[in-house]
Amino acid sequence: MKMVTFGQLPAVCITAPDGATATIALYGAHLASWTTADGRERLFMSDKSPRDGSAAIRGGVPVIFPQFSTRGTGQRHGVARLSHWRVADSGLDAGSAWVELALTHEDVPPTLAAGWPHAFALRLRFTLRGDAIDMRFNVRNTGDAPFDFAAALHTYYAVEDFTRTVVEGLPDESPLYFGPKLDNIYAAPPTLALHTGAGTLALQQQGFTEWVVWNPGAEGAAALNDMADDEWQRFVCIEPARVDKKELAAGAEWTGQHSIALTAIP
Ligand SMILES: O=P(O)(O)OC[C@H]1O[C@H](O)[C@H](O)[C@@H](O)[C@@H]1O
Repeated sequence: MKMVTFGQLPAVCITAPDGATATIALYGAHLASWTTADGRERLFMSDKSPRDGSAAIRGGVPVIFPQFSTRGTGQRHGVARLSHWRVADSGLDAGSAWVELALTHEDVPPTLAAGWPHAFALRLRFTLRGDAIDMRFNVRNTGDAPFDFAAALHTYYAVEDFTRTVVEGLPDESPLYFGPKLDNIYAAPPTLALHTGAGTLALQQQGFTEWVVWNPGAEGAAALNDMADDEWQRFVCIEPARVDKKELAAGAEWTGQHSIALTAIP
């Protein structure tokens, strides 16, 4: 593991034995880049994304916790993507490289913490193994009362050919092609296939309950000040999610896993 920067933000970079890399900004424990062994970037990052901690990063994998979008009275998409995490541990062996980041309620800026005043500990471990990356997200209730939370790993995939990008495996909508604005929530089959024009990715989740599929379309992108007008055709978001808040008892923990594996190169 080595310390690098993402814009003005401190970040860590891990490199797997096969040459795959992952760069994670400590701000948000935000996976900003994942390159497979062939050197190809697999995630989208907006050219106009903030990279100074003034606002959430636009692209990569924002960590959504403890609220999804505006489904609640708290911060939109929660506080995790707006807080500075710490590096807890890292490792390297013959087949994989990993790093784990941590955040507790004490690390959350007070103005954000006020909207959801609960004691928690988050751990997010990124593991590179072969042409795959695993994300293991663990939430622990460290307080003495139950709380409700939602979570998601809001993955922005880079696509080579937007009109030919297709997702297979979603209930009632398989195959799913992209075009106009899309913002759908699906009950989660554990595995999807995403064809990006630069390969096929197998997306897997465990512990979450839904897949959210989002692309803002031309009009939506134009309304976002952290996305260039033509960038909507460069990505699709497919997010393992626990959209609705569900209870976590005092002292209990929950784990959600997301794995992305490159299964075919064109
Ligand atoms: O603009 P953001 O706060 O990052 O949210 C981006 C998008 O996230 C999710 O995919 C939601 O389903 C969308 O409704 C939302 O527009």
